[in-house]
Amino acid sequence: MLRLQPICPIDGRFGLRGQDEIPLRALQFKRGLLHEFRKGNASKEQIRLHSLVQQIPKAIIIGVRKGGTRALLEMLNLHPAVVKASQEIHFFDNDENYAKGIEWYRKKMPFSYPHQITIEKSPAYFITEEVPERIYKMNSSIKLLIIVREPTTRAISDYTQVLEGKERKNKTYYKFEKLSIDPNTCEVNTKYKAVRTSIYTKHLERWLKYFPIEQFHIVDGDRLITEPLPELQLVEKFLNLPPRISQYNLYFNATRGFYCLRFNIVFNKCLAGSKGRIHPEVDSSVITKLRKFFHPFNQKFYQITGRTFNWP
Ligand SMILES: Nc1ncnc2c1ncn2[C@@H]1O[C@H](COP(=O)(O)OS(=O)(=O)O)[C@@H](OP(=O)(O)O)[C@H]1O
Repeated sequence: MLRLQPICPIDGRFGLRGQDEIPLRALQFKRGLLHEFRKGNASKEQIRLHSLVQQIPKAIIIGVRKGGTRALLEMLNLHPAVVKASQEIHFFDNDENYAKGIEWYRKKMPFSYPHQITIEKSPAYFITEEVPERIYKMNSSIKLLIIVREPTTRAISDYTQVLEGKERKNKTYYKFEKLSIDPNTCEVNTKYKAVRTSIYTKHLERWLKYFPIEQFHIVDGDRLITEPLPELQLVEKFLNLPPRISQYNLYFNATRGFYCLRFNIVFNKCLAGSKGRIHPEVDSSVITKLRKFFHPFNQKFYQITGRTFNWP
């Protein structure tokens, strides 16, 4: 049987101020223990002794698709008191999964210490009609994170993902211009999902029937790309977490063109290549039309959330 050296929580949390060693060792220990458990080398008793439990999320990144949800989750996971569900669970937006019940959902969560908080992200939650009520029924005081990007850029990013999927299957696909503009009226095609998803205020209004605005935190996805730390510090505050993520944990990788994550001197990682795709060039008149279309919805969004963005 493997001999495991526990790393003890300090003041109910891991880590020493400004040091990344302890949180990392704690994480490594936790992962190592689970790995050994799966291999049959660690007993259930050891798991129990170290008080590891699978917890229902206390916060969920509900969207927006292509807003930077993965980057946000991975970056928050740098915090020693946060554990992430690695996969998108799609519990609340998928009827089949939802029918499996809350215990099924909990069992999908990673093991964590009781003082830690679990976070999951499923970007489809934001736009799926049934989700707010379902989440409310589970926990009416849950914290909800929404990461948004300039709506036209987000729509193009959304299109780019679908286009890449088609190309992978050697299929042709319409141009973004054709999908986003109705050829009969020459107006913005609001039936096109990539456009609809970017009307943030419409979706948020549905959520507000269940949750007060104070339970939401809006993350600026464009700023998370260029200057992630201040955005993460705002989230730490919203989640009532002590500030632990530092500039040390984030370094700019010029080859990737994005910030990557540093856990310690030996362990760092960038997001997968499917994040940060090159967008196709889009006709400037279409961009202008879309920006004009989104403008009043954006104004409403700023008004409701109390967070203003410099979107054109
Ligand atoms: N650090 C870092 N590294 C890589 N990518 C980053 C990062 N921060 C934000 N982003 C942006 O995240 C965009 C993908 O958003 P999502 O993760 O929400 O996509 S998804 O809905 O889960 O498919 C993705 O959008 P595209 O650039 O359009 O591909 C990225 O721009």
